[in-house]
Amino acid sequence: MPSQLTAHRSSALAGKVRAPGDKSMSHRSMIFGGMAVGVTTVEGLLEGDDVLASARAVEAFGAKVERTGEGEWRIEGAGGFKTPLSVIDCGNAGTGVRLLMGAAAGYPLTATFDGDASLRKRPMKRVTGPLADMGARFGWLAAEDRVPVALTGGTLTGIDYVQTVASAQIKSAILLAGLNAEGVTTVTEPEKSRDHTERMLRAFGAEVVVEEQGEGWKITLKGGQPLKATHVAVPGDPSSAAFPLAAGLIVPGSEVTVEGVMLNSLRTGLFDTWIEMGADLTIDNRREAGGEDVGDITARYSQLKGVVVPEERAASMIDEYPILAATAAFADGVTVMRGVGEMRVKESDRISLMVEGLRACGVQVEEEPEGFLVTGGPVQGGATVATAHDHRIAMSHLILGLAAEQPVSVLDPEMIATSFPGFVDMINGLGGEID
Ligand SMILES: O=C(O)C1=C[C@@H](OP(=O)(O)O)[C@@H](O)[C@H](O)C1
Ligand SMILES: C=C(OP(=O)(O)O)C(=O)O
Repeated sequence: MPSQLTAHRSSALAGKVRAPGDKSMSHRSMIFGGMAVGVTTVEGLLEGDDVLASARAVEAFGAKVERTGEGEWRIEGAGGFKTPLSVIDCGNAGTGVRLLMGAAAGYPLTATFDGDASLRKRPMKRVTGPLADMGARFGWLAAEDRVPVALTGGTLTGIDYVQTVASAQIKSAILLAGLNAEGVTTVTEPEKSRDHTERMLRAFGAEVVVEEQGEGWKITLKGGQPLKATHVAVPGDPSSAAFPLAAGLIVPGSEVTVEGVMLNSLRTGLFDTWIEMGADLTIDNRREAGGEDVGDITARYSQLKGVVVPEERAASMIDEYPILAATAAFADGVTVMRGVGEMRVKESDRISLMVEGLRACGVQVEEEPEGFLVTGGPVQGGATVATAHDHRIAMSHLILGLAAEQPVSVLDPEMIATSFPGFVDMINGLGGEID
């Protein structure tokens, strides 16, 4: 991939495309398959760099992993992890490193986890803290709260953990450790976060009890439950589908359909928000695939209007605020995005990167500690934007550039391959101009 990509003002985009496999479910299928006894088969796997790092990790932990076709993988789990011979390099993936630490913590092994420059800046105590309370030991090798970190796993005791942030990564790490802990593990979350771990653990034969608790859930599982290999069909990723759909909404005259998009309500907050903004977004052919609701989503060019995004919706669209902000730049009026402090601890500080990038493109933006406000209008563009190793910052600005007056360039676009390797070809195939 070149060292920068440029999006040019494009004429109407049109066509039907298929969303790449869901990244959250792809990581989980690899990790659970690696922990299970027997052969797990996966179809529709996202073959992005983040997931491939998880595949290499479970191989290093003792599973046999084989690609059998496009998006088709076979994972022969050893029924447990063993000490790997090399450092577990999770690349750019927060999901990969946090879930793998939880999974590995319950086995008698030692392992060192590391990642790229972006991952080395992200907080890890949110996961190592509760895992240490369960009995795992961690040693920071460079800086506290950051990878590289050394884990000594072993005999764990179940805990009753109350999360302060709605994070599926924290919840999942504790539940995976709980599978191999003595006694019962309970996780309570302040708000509902994506539930792919709970659903997929059941598909792998584990008993998981989920109860409503306040605005969130209380999830309970008993330790000593071996996972049984299964088949996983991964549906399309709504977080990736958001990019071609956004292009459809902001480039005049466009009509773009993305097929096979997962419609789990804990992932679709962006689509609800766009509809409130006046987007012509329709969902057809609703069906079930891989234990999830899926559908085909069509976005037609729409004059959007600014809205206040309800703060309680944040968890269901946390990765989508960058692309929401890009579309809000073309809306009439102000879009208010608050209660999204978690955006600051993703692959980059996504609030400040979006504020900088949009401002460089001539958009009026206001930054707050836990949010930002975008005032829409004609978007000038004509800027080169830093992306700080963040795929979603890169893709959001490229989509913006398709409808801006002047071209928009992004630096270091190679990170797009972590979640959406076919992004440029897909957008150009629909009639967009990115080079
Ligand atoms: O569990 C997951 O698959 C994910 C959870 C979210 O992170 P947090 O758990 O940190 O909110 C999300 O941002 C990430 O892209 C994927
Ligand atoms: C935050 C993201 O992923 P992760 O936390 O796995 O790096 C993302 O894909 O937007």
